[in-house]
Formats: sequence, C-alpha cells, structure tokens
Amino acid sequence: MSENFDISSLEDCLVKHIPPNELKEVKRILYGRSDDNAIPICETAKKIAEKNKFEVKSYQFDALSEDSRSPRIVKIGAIQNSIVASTSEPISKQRDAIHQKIGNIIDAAGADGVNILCLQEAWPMPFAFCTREKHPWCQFAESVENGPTTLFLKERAIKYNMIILSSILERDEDHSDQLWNTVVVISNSGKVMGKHRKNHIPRVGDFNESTYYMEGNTGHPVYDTQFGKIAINICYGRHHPQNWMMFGLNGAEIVFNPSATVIGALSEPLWGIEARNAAIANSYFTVAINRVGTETFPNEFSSGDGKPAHKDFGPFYGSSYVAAPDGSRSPGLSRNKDGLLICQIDLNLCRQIKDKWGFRMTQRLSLYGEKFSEASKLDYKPQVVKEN
Ligand SMILES: NC(=O)NCCC(=O)O
Repeated sequence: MSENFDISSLEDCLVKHIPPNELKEVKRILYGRSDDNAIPICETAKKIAEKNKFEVKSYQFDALSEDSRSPRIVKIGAIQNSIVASTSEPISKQRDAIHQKIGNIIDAAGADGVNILCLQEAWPMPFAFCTREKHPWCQFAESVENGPTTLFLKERAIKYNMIILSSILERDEDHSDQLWNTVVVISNSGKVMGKHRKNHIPRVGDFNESTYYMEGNTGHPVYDTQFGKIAINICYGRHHPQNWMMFGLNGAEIVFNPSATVIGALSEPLWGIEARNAAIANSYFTVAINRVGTETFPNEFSSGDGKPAHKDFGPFYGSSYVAAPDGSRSPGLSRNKDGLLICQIDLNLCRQIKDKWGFRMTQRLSLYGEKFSEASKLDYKPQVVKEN
C-alpha cells in the first residue's frame, strides 16, 4: 500500500508541478474546464472556517442563458470531516462532539447561503462497521424522525432555510428494531421529507457492513424540493451504474453520494471517475463526499483477507467534489482535512446537456429492460459466440 499524505490534494500537486502556461490546458483535459471558476466566500464563513480549522472552497458552474426559462441557481454544499472523541468514550460523548464540530461547519454553510447541504456517510459516529462488534456500536442507531441527530439538524434547516441530507445508522423501532444505513432528507421547513436506505451493501475489505443491515427497501426516491429535484446514492451504490440510472429516470437533477471509503488498494483511483461518469451518463449534477482521518477502535479485527488483525480503519481520503452534467468537475477538497465544499450551480444545465448529447433519447431502455430480466433468471443463456 503506498499512502503518501504529503499530497494533500491532487489539484495542489498539479499546481505545484505543471508549468503555469500548460496548467490551463491540463485542467481542461483532466477536469473539463481550464479555470476552476472559484467564487468568493463570505467573510463570516471564512472567519468560522479559520477559527474552527476547516477548509472552505467555493466554485461556480454556469449554464447558457435561455429565452424560455430563467436561470435556476442553487448553492449546494458538502461536508467532509474526521471524528472528534476517542472511540472508547461513551456513545453520547462521541456523538455530541461530532455534532458540535459539524454545527460550526453548518453555520459557515448557512452564512454563505447554501440551499442544500449533504453530510458524509454515517456522519454522527465512527465508521465502526469494520469491527463486526454489535456492542457498543449499535447504540449509535437513531430514529429518523426523533433521533438526536435529526433534532439537531431540524433547527439548523429552519434557521438557514437549508435542506440537509443526513446519513445515519437508523433504528426502525416501528419494525422490529431493525437497523438500516439511511439518509434522512430534512426539508428547509424543518420537516423530515423522507428517507432513503442504502441499496447496495459492501462485502469488501474491512467494509463489514452486511453484519449490521440489509440492502435498502426504499427504491430510488427523488425529492422534489424548492431547490430542485434531488436524490441520494449512498456510498457503495456508486459502483452500480443502474443505481445512478434509476435516480436519473425518476428525474433527479442533483444526486448526492455520501461515502466512507479508504485509500490503499481500494477505491481512491475510482473516486474521481464514478460519480463524474454518473453525472455524464445521466445528465445531472453529482456530489461525491468522503470522510477524512483514521479511526482507531478498542479491539483488533480482521476481515478474512489475509491481513494481520488491526485496530484502525482508514485513512479515509476526503477529496469530496462536484461533477456537472457536461462532464466538468470541481477540484476536490483536501485528502486529510475537514472541509466544506460549496458550488453554485445552474440546474438549467441538466436539460441543456440532455438536448446536446441525447443520452436519454438514445439509451434503449426497453432493449436493456428485457435483457436484464432475462439475465436475472436461473436459465439465462449468455449471448456468446464461439468460432466453430
Ligand atoms: N461505505 C461503503 O459502502 N464503502 C465501501 C467501499 C467503497 O465503496 O469504496
């Protein structure tokens, strides 16, 4: 495993090493635009960030002006963060400490006028699913409607007129106390507008999540909000193009991807590709958000992959970014620092790109629909041609 955290972000590395006269063209080829289109951040947000030691970056994505529609400008935000207290501390102490940290970052997002904010996967807790221990970690599970995390965020959603997408370990007390990996959609009115449960559960590396919860049963909901049609594809779902596609078919204009993923042999080389490709293939914006930091647990665990037993999960590599339907993307946040990424986008770009590329028109849904259902049957015969 080669982990070089001297590289705090890929973009910083490009800026450091590519001659300035070539940098614009390199960025155009790699990132779809020669200029990052950074936009100013308000002084209050900057001060909160400085005081609380997190990074804040803001970029703009424009669309063409139209005679028939006014621009649909929305500010979206993404937060990446490390945990705060030791994983040996009491549960409520660990959660309160994270709430406090995130409260400050939300204040910065609110000051800068963010309309829709998404937090990282399972944000109010350490990502303890690596351990396979039920105790004490199941105690982090919360009710969608009245859990401490939803109550904490409702206040802020109202205060800042902001939709907040909150990824939690859900305890469904109405249905046999089951656990789920769930994102709660808190409307800018402060009401819980709905929830989405993770559709694809990993069984890779230390991601032993299947010990705790099953594949989600909430389909592919799109929330028609004051600030656009939004959906959530939770972490490992980003490896499944059909999962992304279904949110597109249901009309999403922005799909958030709250994640928890680690460097080394696993996902970092995939990170910049998958959510960006989904934005291209489905003509919507995507927001990929990852945790940062290394989380250490009291007991050793192993994952049947031949690696010696260990106590830590990580490092999570941050690098949260936004990708647009035209394939361009923002720079990533840092790989190792807490951060707030803000992007001002014009949702009109979604339809403009559908008209330009025609991916919807050419996608052959009925052809694939038919074949998918055939391929899901036990007697499916793959269409393979061999030379006689
Ligand atoms: N949280 C989660 O699903 N992680 C799985 C690993 C990955 O998708 O990179």
